[in-house]
Formats: sequence, C-alpha cells, structure tokens
Amino acid sequence: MDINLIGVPLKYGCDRDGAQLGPATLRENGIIDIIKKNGHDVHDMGDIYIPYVVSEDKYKDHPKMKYLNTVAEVNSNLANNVYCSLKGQSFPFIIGGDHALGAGSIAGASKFFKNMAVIWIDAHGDINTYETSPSGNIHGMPLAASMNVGHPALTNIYYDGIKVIPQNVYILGGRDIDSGEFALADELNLNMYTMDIVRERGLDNVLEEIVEKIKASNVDGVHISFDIDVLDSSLVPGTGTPVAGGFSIEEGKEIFTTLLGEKFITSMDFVELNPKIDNEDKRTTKNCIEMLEHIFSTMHN
Ligand SMILES: NC(=[NH2+])NCCC[C@H](N)C(=O)O
Ligand SMILES: [Mn+2]
Ligand SMILES: [Mn+2]
Repeated sequence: MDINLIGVPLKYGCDRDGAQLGPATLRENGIIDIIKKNGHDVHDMGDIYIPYVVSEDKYKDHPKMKYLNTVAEVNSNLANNVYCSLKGQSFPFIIGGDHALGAGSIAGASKFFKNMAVIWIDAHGDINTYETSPSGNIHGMPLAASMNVGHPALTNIYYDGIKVIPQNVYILGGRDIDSGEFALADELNLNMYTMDIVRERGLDNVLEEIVEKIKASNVDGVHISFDIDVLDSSLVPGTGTPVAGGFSIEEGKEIFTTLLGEKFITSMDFVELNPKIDNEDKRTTKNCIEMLEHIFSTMHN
C-alpha cells in the first residue's frame, strides 16, 4: 500500500496541552519504520500548520465553542491533503492531535468518494453540537458536523454541507455518551454499538454485523476514525478523556484484523495521544506503537 502519513499537531479541539505532541512522539517512536518494514511505501507529508492562539482568545469566535475558526481552518487544510492523497492513489493515514481533526479527514475523503462510510471507534460519540456540548471542546463535535449537524463553521468545512449520511456511520465502543448525543443518535437512527451492546452480543458478532451492513450499503470508501481512548483507561493514561470499561489490546487488534481484513478501508485517523500526561513508563505511547504495528502488519500491501 502507498501511505501518505499526515500529522495534525492539534490541541485546540480538546483544549489540553500535550495533545499537539502526538505526531512528533509517534514519529520519534518509529511509526515510519513500522509502516516501511511491513512492506508499504510511506510518504511523510509532514505536519499541517497550526496557527498559535493565546488561551485568552479561546471563546473569541463563538461563546460556546473553543478556538472555532482555528479548528475549522486547520481542518480545511487537512481535508485538502486527504483529498489530494486519495487523488494520487495513496492511503491517507492521519495522526493526531485531538479528534476535532476527524471533521477534516472526513471532509477530504468524502469529496473523493461518492458514498462513504465512517467507522468511529471511540469511548465517546463525538456527536455534540455547541448546544449539547458539556465542555465547548470541538473534539466532541466532529462526527455531528460531518453529518451536517451543528454550527455552519463546522458543517461547511472544505465544502458546504453533509459529508457522510447517518446510515453510513458506525460508532463502536461508546461508553461515555452525553444525553444530547443519545438524543441525536436516536433521531438519526445511527448504527451505534456501545460497549454495553458489545459486551452483551460479543465483539465478533458486532464486527461481523458492521462488515455485513457496510458490504450491503454499496459504499465506495470507508474511513476509520480511531480514538485511542476506546481502549480501557488503564491502558491509555496519556489521553485527555480516558474512560474505564474499554477494550483490551487484544480486542483492539481484533477490530483491525476484521476491518482491515475486508480490504475496504480507504483512509484512517489515529488520535488523542497526549504524551505530556502519559505515565512514567510511557504506557500509552507503547500501547499506541503496539496497535500501529498490528495495523500496518494487517493492512494489505
Ligand atoms: N474525542 C474525544 N476524546 N472526545 C471527548 C468528548 C467528551 C465530551 N463528550 C465532550 O463533548 O466534551
Ligand atoms: Mn473522539
Ligand atoms: Mn474519545
């Protein structure tokens, strides 16, 4: 596989210092070599430029969304990188940075594909709007924006309007979902596989159902957005919003074995590593690297 590695050192979507260090930390810990040694050709596109904004200005653009214009602008630039990568027949692999970048990845990929699916693997739904968000952090809103729900500054990233239709959205591993998010998921009838559902029905069965639904939906592209906080909080202390009751490393690997085994995945995000709040033994970075080793060894060449 030809892979375009795109770094997005973004922290303004989570408003937590350290999230911007994710791309550099993954590079220092050998992500390029991992991709290469698994037989892929990797093109490091470097990092998307992130303008500096002082924290006093976080609500300057909107009273209920932090750093709105900066997050939107970064996402627009990311979207164009993703689109151009796909045009050049490379697989865009986006490393964060916080999860607000998902809006840009999806915007870029959805411009290339006619009818795209998104698999959002996350302890959270990230389908808040400024009206339902408990935090004002835009990393809790990108998936809503991609479905054309929320503020125009976010729903009109890269091009105006809807990027992915709700029927093509799959949320896996959710266990910290806000009430407004549950309401939207109901209203849009989203394919939401919460951790409760996974535990009740079994991960294999849930993955099988997702695969079958995607195959039956005749989509021409599938984007995976992987938030590392879907893993259990004990495995990822170095992420901004860890949640107990998550997947083990083995389960995380099973998800990719199944999904990448289908050969329908066309782009992917890997987000929310915050090396600054990792523990002494760098457990989060190590677990990220272990996941990445698995991802690139499973991805077909
Ligand atoms: N990408 C993430 N880690 N998102 C966490 C979102 C947390 C919470 N639901 C919020 O809207 O603020
Ligand atoms: Mn997320
Ligand atoms: Mn999350």
